Amino acid sequence: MAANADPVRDPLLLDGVSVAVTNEAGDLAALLDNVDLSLNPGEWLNVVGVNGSGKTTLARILAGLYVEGSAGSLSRGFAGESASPIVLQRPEAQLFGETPREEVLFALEWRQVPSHEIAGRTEETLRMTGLLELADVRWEGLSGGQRQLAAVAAAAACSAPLIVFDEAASMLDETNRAVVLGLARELHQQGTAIVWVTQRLDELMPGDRVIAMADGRVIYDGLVRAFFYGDEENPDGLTPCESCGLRLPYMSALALQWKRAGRWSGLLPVTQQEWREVWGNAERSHV
Ligand SMILES: Nc1ncnc2c1ncn2[C@@H]1O[C@H](COP(=O)(O)OP(=O)(O)OP(=O)(O)O)[C@@H](O)[C@H]1O
Repeated sequence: MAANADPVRDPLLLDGVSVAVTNEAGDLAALLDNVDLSLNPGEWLNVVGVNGSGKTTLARILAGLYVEGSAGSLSRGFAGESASPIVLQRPEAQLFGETPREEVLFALEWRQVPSHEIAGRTEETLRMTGLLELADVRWEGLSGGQRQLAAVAAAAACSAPLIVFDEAASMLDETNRAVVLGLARELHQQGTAIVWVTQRLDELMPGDRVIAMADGRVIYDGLVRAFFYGDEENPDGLTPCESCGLRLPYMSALALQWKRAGRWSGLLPVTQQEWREVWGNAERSHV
């Protein structure tokens, strides 16, 4: 290692990472195919792609979990040598304790947080995730959304430099989805790097980085607005999102349709706020 190297600032790097497994027919199948990727400290990275494109396999590699059949080079950089917390789609698949408080306690103990810090950090994390009043309720007395919040709390408790959310909001109703996404955004604001795997493109923010997976390869790596709309000067070409076989959120698809039909020349919207502006302008000009 160079004398001035600082692992806390180094990116997490994947260089030519592939994952091959033998499928039921006895053939070799590539779950990941020669993936190069760099993730910086504190970055927010969305991972999208159709079913079976390799998102979960990539998420597990990024989290530092063992993945059978993997080859290539992985350098964990700022994320450190131990595995990063990962929040899965179904909380049942990852809860160890009997209550939210136990879940957070276990997470802190497992990460070897000094014992004199554990009570305070547990309290703080339960408060941040809105679980303080439910801290000692057993799982059977909590909703799916509340259990998922407990999984997020356990992931957040340890102040890890990277947290991976693998479709963590996909089983939740709109209210709980917004809460989980909001918590992830809050952790990101506090400096945590976040990998957010999702099939819901309306969860993406215009300035976010997004990678799109297809057949185990990264086929797009860039900003969300360009992913949705491609070259806005040439709206008739397939956008990267369309090329990946993903459907734009309804409002964005409508705006693109208007642009292609020559009925709209302004900014193509990504956020609700931008959409409200488009809608207001459209009404004023009777689109
Ligand atoms: N251990 C395994 N052995 C064989 N095939 C596997 C294994 N793990 C995953 N697969 C297959 O590899 C492909 C990629 O899986 P992966 O879960 O990474 O994709 P995904 O994009 O996350 O899919 P989804 O959106 O459906 O969760 C899928 O077709 C999956 O069925």
